[in-house]
Amino acid sequence: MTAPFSLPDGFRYLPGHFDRPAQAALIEAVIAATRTAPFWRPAMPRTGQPLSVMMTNFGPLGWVTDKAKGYRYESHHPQTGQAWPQMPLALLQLWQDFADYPAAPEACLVNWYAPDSRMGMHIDWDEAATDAAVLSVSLGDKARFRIGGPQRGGKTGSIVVSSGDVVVLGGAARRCYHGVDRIYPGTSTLLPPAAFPGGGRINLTLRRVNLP
Ligand SMILES: O=C(O)CCC(=O)C(=O)O
Ligand SMILES: [Fe+2]
Repeated sequence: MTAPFSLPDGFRYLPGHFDRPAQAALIEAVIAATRTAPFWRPAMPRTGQPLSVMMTNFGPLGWVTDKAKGYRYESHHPQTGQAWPQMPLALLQLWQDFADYPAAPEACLVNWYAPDSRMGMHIDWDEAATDAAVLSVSLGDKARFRIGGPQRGGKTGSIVVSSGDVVVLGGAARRCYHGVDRIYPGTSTLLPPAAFPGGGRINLTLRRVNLP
């Protein structure tokens, strides 16, 4: 018999942390941000294969990737050349409340998952501040979030995350593989179709990039 998967230390799940009005305010902030920082589809390093999700960012830094230069943080949008929009106060507050870190977050990656989008198992490695948690906010359709251990291919477990839920990847969990297996289309009415054709899910991840 194999042992059941046990969640890594530093993994926290806060279901329903943001109520519906707070979720709607965050989505409005994403929509406002896309006026100067439109969603774009980044490409994998070397192969140039497009990612399954569309992305944009809030904050002084944004996570980007392309064929030539690979994964990194940049202060400007790769297509418009404009600085990323400011992080919403509600996200700075979330960081204050749950990051347990003596400096502000520098980046908030915004992922837009279409109903058929996924995110392969990975560890977020591009931050020098490896001691800072990553805080993740789910908005829109439900998704199956998978978490494993520090080694690729190890045991994993999954939870279904819903709109308004927050996941904290701190401590050991910060260095654990995680990904999104699937989206459950049509399980939320939060995303306005005019701004998000086809619907789907928005995920926000708050990160400290540089050591304070
Ligand atoms: O969408 C999610 O819940 C996870 C996103 C993620 O792991 C990432 O952006 O690095
Ligand atoms: Fe991640």
